[in-house]
Amino acid sequence: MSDLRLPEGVSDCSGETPGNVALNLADVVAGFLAARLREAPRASLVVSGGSTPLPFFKALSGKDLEWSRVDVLLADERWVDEADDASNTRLVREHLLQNKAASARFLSLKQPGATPAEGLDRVKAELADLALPIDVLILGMGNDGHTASLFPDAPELEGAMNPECQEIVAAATPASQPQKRITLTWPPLRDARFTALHLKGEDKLQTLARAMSEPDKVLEMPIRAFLKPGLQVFWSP
Ligand SMILES: O=C(O)[C@H](O)[C@@H](O)[C@H](O)[C@H](O)COP(=O)(O)O
Repeated sequence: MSDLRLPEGVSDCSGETPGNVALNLADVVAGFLAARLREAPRASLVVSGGSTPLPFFKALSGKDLEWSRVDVLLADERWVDEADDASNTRLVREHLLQNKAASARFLSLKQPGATPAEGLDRVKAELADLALPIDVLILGMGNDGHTASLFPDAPELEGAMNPECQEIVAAATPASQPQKRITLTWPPLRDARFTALHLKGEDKLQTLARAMSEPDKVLEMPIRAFLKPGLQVFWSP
């Protein structure tokens, strides 16, 4: 990761290429899920959308796990139908829930409702028997410092980032984004047993450096709230 010094306790799991990083991340995640399944009846995997995860999804989909005992869900979703190219649900169904991973249980953040706010109760019902804490969380990051759909310009951000927030999901309506969003809130994301930050490109490295420069201003760059001991950063050029 060039010469970027990560915060104390944050691991650098960078690689030479997006493909190598994806394969390594898939190995690490499969190992963690398998270990959890030896201790618990089910395991949970929360993934992010966007473009970075695709080779990781493909590599993970082929891993030999008891996928029928794995709950897969998104950390956030654009409030669009699956037919829409912007749908993260479609991305997960087409690239992760294939091959061996096809038997995983997918919990969808996109439920009927004209807006995320209207659909919130149905989403909460969908997540009602999701065992917390989350076992494995894969986060991405935008160059504005957002992660999941915790956007700096979302009016709902302060509530979703509140350590006392009792809701597992929240609507997000950042003016910077073309679609309304729904997102897991900070507390369930914060408490994940294993968190990986999956990044690609020099621009993301510069954004990470900017995030690290003022770690306490989390509402300006929500990714800052995750740069804590235990985080593993999987970056490639
Ligand atoms: O729905 C989304 O957009 C994602 O959940 C979001 O948080 C994503 O992880 C970042 O925007 C990075 O996206 P890229 O991988 O495309 O850079």
